[in-house]
This record gives sequence, structure tokens and C-alpha cells, in this order.
Amino acid sequence: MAEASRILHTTLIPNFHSLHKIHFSQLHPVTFRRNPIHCSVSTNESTKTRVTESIPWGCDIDSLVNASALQKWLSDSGLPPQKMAIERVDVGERGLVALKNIRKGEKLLFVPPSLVITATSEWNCKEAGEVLKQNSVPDWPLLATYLISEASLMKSSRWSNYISALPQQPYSLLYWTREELDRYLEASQIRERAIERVTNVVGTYNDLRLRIFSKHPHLFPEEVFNLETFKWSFGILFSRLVRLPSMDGRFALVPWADMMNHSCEVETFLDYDKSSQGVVFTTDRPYQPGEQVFISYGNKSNGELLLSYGFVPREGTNPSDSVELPLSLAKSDKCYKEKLEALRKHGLSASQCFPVRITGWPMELMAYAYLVVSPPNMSRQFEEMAAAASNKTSTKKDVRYPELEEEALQFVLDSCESSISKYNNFLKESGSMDLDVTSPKQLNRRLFLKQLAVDLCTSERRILFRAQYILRRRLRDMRSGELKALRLFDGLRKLFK
Ligand SMILES: C[S@@+](CC[C@H](N)C(=O)[O-])C[C@H]1O[C@@H](n2cnc3c(N)ncnc32)[C@H](O)[C@@H]1O
Repeated sequence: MAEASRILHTTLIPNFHSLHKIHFSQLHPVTFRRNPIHCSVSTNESTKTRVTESIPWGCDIDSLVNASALQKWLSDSGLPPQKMAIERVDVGERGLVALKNIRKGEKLLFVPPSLVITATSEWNCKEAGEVLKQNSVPDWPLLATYLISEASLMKSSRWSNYISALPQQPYSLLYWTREELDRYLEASQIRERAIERVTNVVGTYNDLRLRIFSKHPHLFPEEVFNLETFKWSFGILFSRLVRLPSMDGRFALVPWADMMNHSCEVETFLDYDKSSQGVVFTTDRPYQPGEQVFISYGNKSNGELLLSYGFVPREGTNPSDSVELPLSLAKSDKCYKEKLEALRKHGLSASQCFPVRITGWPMELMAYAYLVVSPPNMSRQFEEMAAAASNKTSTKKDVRYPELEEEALQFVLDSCESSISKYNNFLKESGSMDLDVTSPKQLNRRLFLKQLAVDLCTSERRILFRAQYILRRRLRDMRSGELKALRLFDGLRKLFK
């Protein structure tokens, strides 16, 4: 599934201090872990409070009610007989389960292009599609609008069976309020990414509204094309859209294929297969009847999976997991101005995040650390360090400054420990958090979000613990090496005396 934040065009950026009104229609106080949470989020853009109804299409995230209608419609529309069926599953609510033995290396699915939604799909309301194209609306906002347009037509849309089986409220951080993001994700840098994403969605919607919808209200009435429905359609795109490399890298919603859940243990992706002319994937392991069949949504960290898909894999199971470590240039630095100038020149700032993995950290992080700790007499190297810290340079040069190594490692260790203490605080306090909530409905949602946050923070802290261990060991070795060298030098000096 595709990474989207880069594709959204940020335009108007309103204040994100909007209040979200949340209503729950069901309560599952004990088994909150993956229970559906029904809520309608209303964003108060201006100061007036507008409580909107929940999305009138789609279904509960774990509902199989519309699944058989979807399967029937797909086979009537050209989907060949399948070796899998939609069923309720342990991982991911609904998923595709093997009906027969499936071999490793087998091609599955074969969804024909006629059943795939792309930016070139035909609009039921042709005039609306034309207006968007004339205004050169990029693929993501175009697809989001298309989905709403088709959904609002209910049974008259050719996609009605597909849309009815989509979740009414996709799991995604788009549905967390600002207060919830602040409360549960304070320690994690994913909070910033979520705020940025919500801002982008709101900005994109506002841009479309100002530039296009307000000029064609008969084609895009506000009762249908509003922030509420855009949050839904973007939530669907973030959690279901795929990029098909062999179809010129086109973004597509692929009904049926998008019922497959992610596993960190498989490495197989959806793609268009030119020989069979359909969207397929090739299994990288065998499956027995009754087993859930998985694909990979890409090499994403747990934070990225939570951001787009609303779930966190079990601790230690995601080999692509990473945590963003923030590093900062101190304002008190004697060369603050010069260093900042060098950083800015290479698209960086005084505070920068770098991904740390269980296996280590990138060369860019060390280059940034060298710059932060470098003394004024190294000002001629600032530029080189900033260039190496930015991953935008085409020539990847492994910069090393042995004279700064110890100080740079100590700086990274300090930053790492300051992050760890934030995670420690959150994880310690999370135990007693939310006991103040009196409404059982609110408690249910909070426990669910809190559990996701605890899972994320535990996995991110685990990576930081590992980095802390490596850094401490390196520093210890370095210092004991230095001590030995010093003793040797002292001994030689005495001998010569
Ligand atoms: C492409 S859809 C997959 C089909 C989805 N399960 C459904 O019933 O519509 C992606 C969504 O499935 C769920 N999902 C996928 N993989 C998961 C996993 N490994 N663990 C938990 N939920 C998962 C998440 O809710 C995610 O937003």
C-alpha cells in the first residue's frame, strides 16, 4: 500500500485545534483490543460546532454482511475463480483465507484492469470528472473525490458492492483527535507525522473546496463533499491504495486484493502482470486450507503502519522497524549561526530526526552529530558535514572525523537517553491513565488507542535501548583504549627520563 504524505499537496493550512466530537454506538469494555469503534468525527473548522452524521456508506470494519455480495459481484464482473475467500480472521478482522492448498511461488488473484479503480476510471457523473481534470487535480485528491462521488450514488454506482464492503471508519491516525495524539503519542515522532497528515488532508480538502467545489455546487454539494467524507476517503486511500510498478507506477484501488492483510514475515507485493493482464501476487510460502494468506504493505516501521493502517505488529516481529531519533543543535553553540546556515543550505534545520534501526543508524545521523559537536576551528568543514547529513547528496561519502568521534557518540547517546526517558514516562504513566473517564463508551475507545500507543512506544523504545547499549559499549571501548594509550605514553616518557 502506498506512502502518501509526500503526494498530498499542502495548500491552506488551517489551525488544527479543531474539536472532534466523538460518539460511540457500541461498547466492548473487556475485549477492546481489535473491536470496532464506531464514531463520527466532526471537525470544527471555524468556531461553530457542527456535529455531522457518520459516513452513510461502507460497513463495520469486521462485518462480513457485504462480503458475499462483493464476492458475487466480482465473479459476475470477470474475477476468475479464486483459491481464497473473505473470512473473519485473527489478524486484521477480515482477510483472505486459503480454500485449497496453495503452493509457494503460485500466482494468485488475477484481478482484471476493468475491476481496478485508478485516476483514469470513468466517472458516473462525467461532468464532475471533467471539472477535476480541467483543474489538473493530482491523483490522490482526484481519487478521494471519485470515491465520494461514486459512494454517494449508492446502488447506481458500478462500485456499489465494493464501497458497501469498505470500512465505514478505516483504522488510521486520521481518526485520532489532536488531544488523543498529544496524550498517547507524546513520546513518539509519529505524533508529528500524524498532525502533518491531518493538516495535509484538511488543506487539500479546503483547496478543492475553494478552487473547485464552491464554483460548481451542483456537481459537488457540501452535504456530500465535506471534510467528514474526505477524511473517510483519504482514510480508505491511505489504508488500501497500491502502487502498481508494472502499470506505469499507477495508484490503484484493487477490490478483492485489498482484503488482504499485512504480515512482516512475507515479502510479496501486489503488481500488474502483463502476461495474464491482471493484478496478481506470487506467494513466497505455501498455505493450507483455512490459513490466512498475507501480502506485504512494504518495508514500513511500526509507526508508519500505525499511521496509515491503524495497527502495530507484535513486538520484535517487524524487521523493517525503526524509530525516529531527534537531534538538535543547541542555541548556546558558539557557531550556532554558521552551523544553521550550513544545515539550511542542505535542506536541514536546527532540529532533525534520523531513523534508528535495531541494526544501527545511518551515516547521515553521525554527520549531523559531528557538525553539532565540532569546535569553531573546524568551521571550514561545517559545509561538508551538513552535506553528508543531508541524504539529498548524490555522492554518498562516509565522512569520519576521528578527533570528534567520542564527543559525537556521546551526543547521540545523550539524545537517545533523553528520548528513552520520554518513553519511560509515558509507559509508566499509561498504567494509571484514563482511570478518570466515567463514560464506559469513552473508556472503550481510550483503552483501544492507549494499547496501540503502548505497543508502538514499547517497540520504539526497544530499538533505542539497543542503540544505547551499542553507544555505551563503543564509548567504553574507546575510552579504555585511550586510557591504555595514555598509560603507555606515560611509561615511555618515564623510561626516556
Ligand atoms: C487493505 S485493508 C485489508 C483488509 C481489511 N482487513 C478489511 O477487512 O477491510 C488494510 C486494513 O486491514 C487491517 N490490517 C491489515 N493487516 C493487519 C495486521 N497485520 N494486523 C492488524 N490489522 C491489519 C488494518 O485495519 C488495515 O487498515
